[in-house]
Amino acid sequence: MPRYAQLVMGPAGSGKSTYCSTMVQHCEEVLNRSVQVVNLDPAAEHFDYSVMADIRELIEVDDVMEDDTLRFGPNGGLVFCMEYFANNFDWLEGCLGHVEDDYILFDCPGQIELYTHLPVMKQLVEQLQQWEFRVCGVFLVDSQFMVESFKFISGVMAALSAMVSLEIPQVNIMTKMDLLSKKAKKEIEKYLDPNMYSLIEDTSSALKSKKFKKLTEAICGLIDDYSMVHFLPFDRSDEECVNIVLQHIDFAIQYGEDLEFKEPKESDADNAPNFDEYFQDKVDEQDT
Ligand SMILES: Nc1nc2c(ncn2[C@@H]2O[C@H](COP(=O)(O)OP(=O)(O)OP(=O)(O)O)[C@@H](O)[C@H]2O)c(=O)[nH]1
Ligand SMILES: [Mg+2]
Repeated sequence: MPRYAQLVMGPAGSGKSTYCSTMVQHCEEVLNRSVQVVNLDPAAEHFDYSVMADIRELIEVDDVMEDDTLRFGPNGGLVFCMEYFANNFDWLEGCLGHVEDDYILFDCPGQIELYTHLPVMKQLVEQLQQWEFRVCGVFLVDSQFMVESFKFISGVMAALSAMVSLEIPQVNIMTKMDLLSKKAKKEIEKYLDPNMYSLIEDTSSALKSKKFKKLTEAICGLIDDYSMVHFLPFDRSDEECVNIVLQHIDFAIQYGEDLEFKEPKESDADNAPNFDEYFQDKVDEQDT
């Protein structure tokens, strides 16, 4: 039986830890499903979910920074911790055990270089796959920063680079939708499933330099050629919205394909629309 994992990634403060705790709560309280979380951020201070494993038991950024021989700052310290982690995957194996059919969220750190060019996340994915995990990347970006096309393009590039370097299915999510005004929500709709060529038109009036304009066009063209980057809105206060995101991820890793098929409840069958009658009504309406 396979095991399932979500690798929750994204820039600093994009809402990764909040996403994990929202998902755990949703799965337990609404769906009656068991989901575990592993904290992979060696600089994490607090999070409001209970952890199955915590990288800080293996190594902590503060200890690395205080080490007189290493003398790292916060970012170098984090990279050192993640490389140390990659050399000690047996620690993670010990924590995860060999439970079949388990579903684990990995709450990753926010340093963007981990998803663009450092090898550690790719090594983690390969290791998880060896342990029979089906892994889905979940890339979070903060909707607050996505309301302008330039910021949006850079968010898309970050998501795309994680997608290309990890080579796993990836679901991109726009977080903190609950903070947007109605007007901003309407405005952001065009960014969820973006047409990069119309975005170029939006931005081109703001670009004075011809070379910069050409570069922007080339980047937008590249994103459009992949046509793989679109975003799902995530509003943690909206149960339906959380459910849709989870369904997309479950589908990407084929969660549930080995579970028993559930018969629809009787009451559902009673309430199911009778399509023949519906279409008959429509025909009647047209006739009159
Ligand atoms: N209103 C609202 N606030 C959110 C949401 N998600 C995150 N936040 C807030 O944004 C801040 C950062 O959220 P975190 O979940 O810690 O973000 P993170 O990506 O784990 O941050 P790092 O681990 O530091 O990279 C916190 O103050 C959260 O309360 C959301 O969906 N809605
Ligand atoms: Mg966090």
